[in-house]
Amino acid sequence: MTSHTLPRPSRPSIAPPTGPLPSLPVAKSRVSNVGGPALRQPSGSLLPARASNNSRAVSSPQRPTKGHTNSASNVPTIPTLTATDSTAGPLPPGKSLRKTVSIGAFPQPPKHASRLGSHPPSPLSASSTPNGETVDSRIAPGFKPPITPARRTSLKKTTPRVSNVGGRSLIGKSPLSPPSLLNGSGESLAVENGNHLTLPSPPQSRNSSAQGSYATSATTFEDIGDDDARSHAGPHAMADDNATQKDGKGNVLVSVRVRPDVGAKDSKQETDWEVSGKKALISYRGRDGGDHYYDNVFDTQDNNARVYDAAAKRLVRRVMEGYHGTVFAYGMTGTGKTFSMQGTATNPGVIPLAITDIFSYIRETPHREFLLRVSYLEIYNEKIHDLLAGPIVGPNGQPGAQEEIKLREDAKRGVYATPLKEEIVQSPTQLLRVIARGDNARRVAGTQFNARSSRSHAVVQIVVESRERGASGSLKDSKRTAITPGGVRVSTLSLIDLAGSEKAADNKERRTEGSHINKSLLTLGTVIARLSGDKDKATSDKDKSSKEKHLPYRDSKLTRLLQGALSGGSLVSILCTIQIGASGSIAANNTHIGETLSTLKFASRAKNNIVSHAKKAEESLGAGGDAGSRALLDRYRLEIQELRKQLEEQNKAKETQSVHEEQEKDEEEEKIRELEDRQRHEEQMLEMQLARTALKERIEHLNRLILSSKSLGVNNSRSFSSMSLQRGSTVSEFRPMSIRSSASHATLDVPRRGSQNTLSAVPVDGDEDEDSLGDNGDGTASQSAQIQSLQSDLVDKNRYIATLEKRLLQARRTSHSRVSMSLSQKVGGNSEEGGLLAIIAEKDAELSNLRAQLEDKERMIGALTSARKKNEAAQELGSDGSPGSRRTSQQRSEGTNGSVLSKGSPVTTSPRSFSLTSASVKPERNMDDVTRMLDEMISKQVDSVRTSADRLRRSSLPGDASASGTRRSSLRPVNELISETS
Ligand SMILES: Nc1ncnc2c1ncn2[C@@H]1O[C@H](COP(=O)(O)OP(=O)(O)OP(=O)(O)O)[C@@H](O)[C@H]1O
Repeated sequence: MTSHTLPRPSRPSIAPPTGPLPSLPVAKSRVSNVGGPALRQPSGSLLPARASNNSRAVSSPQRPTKGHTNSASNVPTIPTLTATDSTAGPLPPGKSLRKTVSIGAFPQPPKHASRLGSHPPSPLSASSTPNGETVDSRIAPGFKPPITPARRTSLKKTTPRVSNVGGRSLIGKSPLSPPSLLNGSGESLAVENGNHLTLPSPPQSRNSSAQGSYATSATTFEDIGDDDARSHAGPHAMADDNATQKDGKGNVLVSVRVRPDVGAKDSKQETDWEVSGKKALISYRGRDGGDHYYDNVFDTQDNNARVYDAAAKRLVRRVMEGYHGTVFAYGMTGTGKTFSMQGTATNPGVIPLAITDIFSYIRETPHREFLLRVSYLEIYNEKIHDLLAGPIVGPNGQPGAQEEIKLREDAKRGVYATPLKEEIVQSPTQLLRVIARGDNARRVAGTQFNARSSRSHAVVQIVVESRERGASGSLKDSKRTAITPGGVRVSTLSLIDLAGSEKAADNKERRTEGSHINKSLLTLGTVIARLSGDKDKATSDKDKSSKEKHLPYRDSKLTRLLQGALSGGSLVSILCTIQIGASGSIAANNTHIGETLSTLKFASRAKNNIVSHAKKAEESLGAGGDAGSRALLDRYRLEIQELRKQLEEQNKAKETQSVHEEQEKDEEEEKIRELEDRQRHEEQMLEMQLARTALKERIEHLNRLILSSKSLGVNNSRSFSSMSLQRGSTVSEFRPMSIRSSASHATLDVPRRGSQNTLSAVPVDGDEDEDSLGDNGDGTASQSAQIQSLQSDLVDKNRYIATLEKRLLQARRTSHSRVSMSLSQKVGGNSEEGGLLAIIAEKDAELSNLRAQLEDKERMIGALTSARKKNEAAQELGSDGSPGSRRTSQQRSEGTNGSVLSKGSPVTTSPRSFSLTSASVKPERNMDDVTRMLDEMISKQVDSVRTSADRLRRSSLPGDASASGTRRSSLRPVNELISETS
């Protein structure tokens, strides 16, 4: 015999778990040959073996992990296994390959994937990718795992075993036998020690039934990888292939597991039985006995990991690739169905191990994205219950009845239960937790054979949706382009723990349950038996419908639910559990044997009759159909797209809004600026207006003043002759005149009249009519009018002062606000502030000047009053008609004139030059002085106002040409005024 190096899927370094996963029991590391083709290598040929860290990590919150201790746990030491020499292999005989798993960890995607050089694709390593490529995802090229002593010590079994998956011995079989989806490519060759290889036999080599008949395990080929393998299989294999392709049976695995029974170990019953895992044979030598061959036979020594590897692992991977798969455990009550499916904390069963593999596959397949959802139902007394729905609370707080779950069928999904809660799961822990929750809700009760017997059929359904990631394939890119258009593939893994068949029940409830259980199991048996009857018939489409009619799927919920799997749409793995020998009465023993034989017959029928044409699920693009029928991944993709669109729209709206807000802000600022400008302009206009009004008033007043002086002079000159004129005139009738002309006129006119017409009462020119003042033409009237005028002048002055004060106040306020505004904006604002302060100071000075003038006026009024008194006294003296009185009159006239002049004199800026005793020429000069002084004063006023306005303009509009234009225009009235006054 030549030695072989078995290809072993290498589990690359196990990365630490992403989440806190509880540690889990370690499965025995082995390479199982699940129905794979026999592999025979030339002596010395080496195929890479699986890495020793081919570990299985299952995390379950309910199942504390206990790993098998192994000194070589962390060493990737996979022995090179030989198939020839039972003694000289690298593993000592009787040692099974065990290893310690890094608990809670999951395998990472392989770093290297290659074919095995010139070797044909190994059933162990060849794995069909979703794209149909055959890749070795586990073995690094040229990898030769060292064999370490530690590894050898980990081999446990003393009896060399061959797991004859497919019921065939490897001897004499080609290693390149055609693979099938489940047992064809033989991904997991079972190697229990170094002495034997467990390789799948060619289909025709297997023929087993309860009746001793021998059925052929056919093989179908669905993927390129398998086709590829087949092309290397030689003519014989190809011939087989042609036959089996038609048959399409290689997608069904039937395994039988024998439960250990310590109590009946040495009983006679046990000696009637022969269980050979190596031959995949169970023989019973008693009544109705015979040899029964299956795809796998697991003896009492085999643990759950071994069962999973051989019976379910490949199916699970196929489900991940897009096939539907169904695993169910069938057997008499208490024979280990639940034990096999669920397992224990230290010995996890098919369900937790499948979950581990599902997530391992996802990690190993970065080019696809997955979505997993799980549902869990039970069929109890022919009613379906949702095990994930949780307790239903009625309106009165009492537990309510669950909504009835019905089975429906559609072309896409086949038969399905609805309404059923489906939970989306993202981690093994989460998935295990969901299933554990369902387990707790499941109905169990004590029976004669099982203290905790499942009283219902329990169905875990894991729906796997997957889609190709972005075309670039790189993880980084695919993350970015996660939502690329592409078909979604939906496949379902159904893991079913059937209730146990039983013949005896000791109470009514159990009997009722039992009758339902038995009925459904009977229907299942009937369907499978009839499948056998149909298999020889031509299965044209016409016949197909008639065939479905007579297959009693609808007779029970169980068969209805399994319809898809049993009618060929799914890969199927059936695990039948039996127990050999049972302690108790002979009757019980006989019952037990009868049940066991019945189970074996069921298994044989299933193996022979069920034909699976399972195909990879089509990739649906999700565009058609109603939303409910679409794959969730599609729905999510659409939802994501929709949400993204909404987000983009919102972003756009936000951007537009912010632009609008900015515009509005700008507009608002512009408006504020305009408003400020307008306010400033109005302020200036007001100031100008005030200045103008004040000046006008001043001019009027001064006009009046001058005219009063003139009229005083006229009156004085006429004092001797005006008696006859009798012309009424009041101060208020004075016509406003040009200051200069009227002043000069008055200045020139009065003395002339005074000198030339001293005694003449005849007016010289018409002006006199206008200029004359006083009803009586006497000095008293004109003086009192003058006093009146001066008083009104005083009032004017006061008003003017008030106006100036108001302006001053405003100017101060404006300058304050401008200073505070410009302080923050401008450097060197101090000079401007200084300018404003200077204006204020100037205004103050102007004010005090005006006050001084006012005082002068008052003094003048006083002087005039005294002059009047003197006049009156003179009048009294002159009333006698004496020459003296004429002279006195003359003198009075002079005195009056003098008083006028003396009055005019204080109006000038120098009241100190005032003299009542001046000659008649003097008043003339004094009038000139008064006129000049008034001119000066007015021009000073005008200059002052102009300067103030200029300063204000400069201070309020620094560097703003357009605004300064506005200001300039606002100053125009002042200029006009200036020109007017000048
Ligand atoms: N292979 C095995 N190794 C060790 N113990 C086992 C094995 N199979 C079953 N058992 C034990 O036998 C008992 C019954 O097993 P289990 O409940 O799995 O039977 P079952 O077929 O599911 O029965 P039922 O149909 O009544 O639910 C359990 O205590 C279980 O631990």
